[in-house]
Amino acid sequence: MNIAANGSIKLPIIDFAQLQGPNRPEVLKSLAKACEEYGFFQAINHGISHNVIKNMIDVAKTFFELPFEERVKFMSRDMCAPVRYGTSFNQSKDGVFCWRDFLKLMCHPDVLHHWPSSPMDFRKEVGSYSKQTKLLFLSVMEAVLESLGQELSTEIANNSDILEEFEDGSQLMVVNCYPACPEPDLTLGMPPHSDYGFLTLLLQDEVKGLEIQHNGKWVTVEPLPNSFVVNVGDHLEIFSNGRYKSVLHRVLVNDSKSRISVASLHSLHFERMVRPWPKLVNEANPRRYKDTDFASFLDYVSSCEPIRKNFLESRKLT
Ligand SMILES: O=C(O)CCC(=O)C(=O)O
Ligand SMILES: [Fe+2]
Repeated sequence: MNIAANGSIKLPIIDFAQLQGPNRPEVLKSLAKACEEYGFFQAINHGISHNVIKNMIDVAKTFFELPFEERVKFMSRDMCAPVRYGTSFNQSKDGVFCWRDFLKLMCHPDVLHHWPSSPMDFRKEVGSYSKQTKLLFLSVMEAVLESLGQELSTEIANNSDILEEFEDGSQLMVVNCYPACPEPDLTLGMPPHSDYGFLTLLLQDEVKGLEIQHNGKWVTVEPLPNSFVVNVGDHLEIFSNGRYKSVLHRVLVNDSKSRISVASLHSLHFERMVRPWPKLVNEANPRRYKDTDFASFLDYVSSCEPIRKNFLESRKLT
């Protein structure tokens, strides 16, 4: 068992340097197992430099320390706004507020001029971080597709068409700040939820707080310096026809340290339909989810609280 007495979990580690070498088939098997059993893994030797990571965390901290008048300029109820600052989970819907400030940034090249220009190096540092995480996402996604197709014939398992679509896919960065909280037991940093995209690449600073649900229990993910926590999102659960699971996670706060995390959510282009990969659907394994697009997700979250896995549940074929 990978759970320590203090309730923390050792997530499976995927070494990206190994993935590029002769051990690729074995690493792909571990990747498949991690996505099936945990919905989460930690990526190490991923190729993103320590500096890029450090500068991202530093500039995020500085942004959240700006005077409120500066930050409030980016407050918006429009879920499609290229930049959105807010508090809680969804401040216009939440019955109970969460102890969190967030900044959501769409990363399409056409919208970068909407990003905050203060602090001065914000666009430069966040720009290079987002480009590098996109490249990392593409190599993780390539491995995920290969892991899903490992039992298929080489011809069927060719993934170049779908990989091209991911190059032009969506990327949303969610920069989270959880200030130290005087009453940490009375609130959460983020309620239990699953992420909507294919994969989320999460960077957390050295303060713990992230918990995932594993075998019905909440377990803490210990921060591992310079690694990324990667998790399966709803779209990958649909695409894999239920083989890889998007797992519930939440964030706890503490009374002494503030915490920063940066979640980079990746999917197909916002206008594309997500559906079970036809290669994985057959008589023995019939389609288990409806076609899903981003517009139906937005309709759903604007009509009710998007907590737990409600949205995904609504996409299941029974
Ligand atoms: O702060 C964290 O560790 C998790 C953040 C998260 O789950 C999210 O932004 O979707
Ligand atoms: Fe999340």
